[in-house]
Amino acid sequence: MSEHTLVLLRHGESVWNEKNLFTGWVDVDLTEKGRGEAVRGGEQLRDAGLLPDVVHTSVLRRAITTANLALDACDRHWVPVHRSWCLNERHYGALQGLDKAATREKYGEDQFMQWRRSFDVPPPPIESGSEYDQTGDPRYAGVDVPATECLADVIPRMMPYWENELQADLAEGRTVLVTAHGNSLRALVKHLDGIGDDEIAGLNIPTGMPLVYRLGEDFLPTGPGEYLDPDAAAEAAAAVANQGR
Ligand SMILES: O=C(O)[C@@H](CO)OP(=O)(O)O
Repeated sequence: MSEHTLVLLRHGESVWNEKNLFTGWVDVDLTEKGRGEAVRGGEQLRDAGLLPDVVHTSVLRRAITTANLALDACDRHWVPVHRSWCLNERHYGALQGLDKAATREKYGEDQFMQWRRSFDVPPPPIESGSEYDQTGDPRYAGVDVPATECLADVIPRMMPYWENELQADLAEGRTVLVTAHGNSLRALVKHLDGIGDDEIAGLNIPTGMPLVYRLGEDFLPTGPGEYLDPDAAAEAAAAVANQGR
């Protein structure tokens, strides 16, 4: 029997998604299309009767704004909010700010896809003090800001947050909304769906589409995660997979 309800929501399209640039920890805004996606995500939650009691976001603007717009659309703008860098996108190292198609062209398909989707191959580290380095940003005071991250590096920050913060809210009977990023959510979905290190390369999370998990007492899913609009989600996930082509 399902005990807990968890909703995962990747932010809406960002300005750098639109431009096809590697983003990572760079704090870019949503596009108008992305704002519309966030509103639609909230309307879908409202229509499905899945009203969040609490929201957790990363500390990046695209996730924060998406949460605000989605919660406003389902009249839940007033729920408690928690923010953590642990939900941030993976740090994309020296690739942050680079064009995806040009990177693929320069380094070839295999290297490009290893950096994008392999479990344990991190992109080259960002140079300290360079334009898109986040060291010194006050929101990361006390945080050991990474110079790059592969998906395997996201898990040790995501899993404690899942076990200590998200499960604590779920245990209180709250419907929990997590508004985060393509790759930080891939780390959580990998755990929830028990996806292997090799198979995870095939998982792509679309922007602005609520993904709902019903969890048992043990905080494991009682069935697969379900998008509220599965056809649109499958199409949008395929578009994410094809970025850079
Ligand atoms: O650039 C990024 O930060 C991510 C998400 O937008 O891209 P990708 O899907 O290539 O991992």
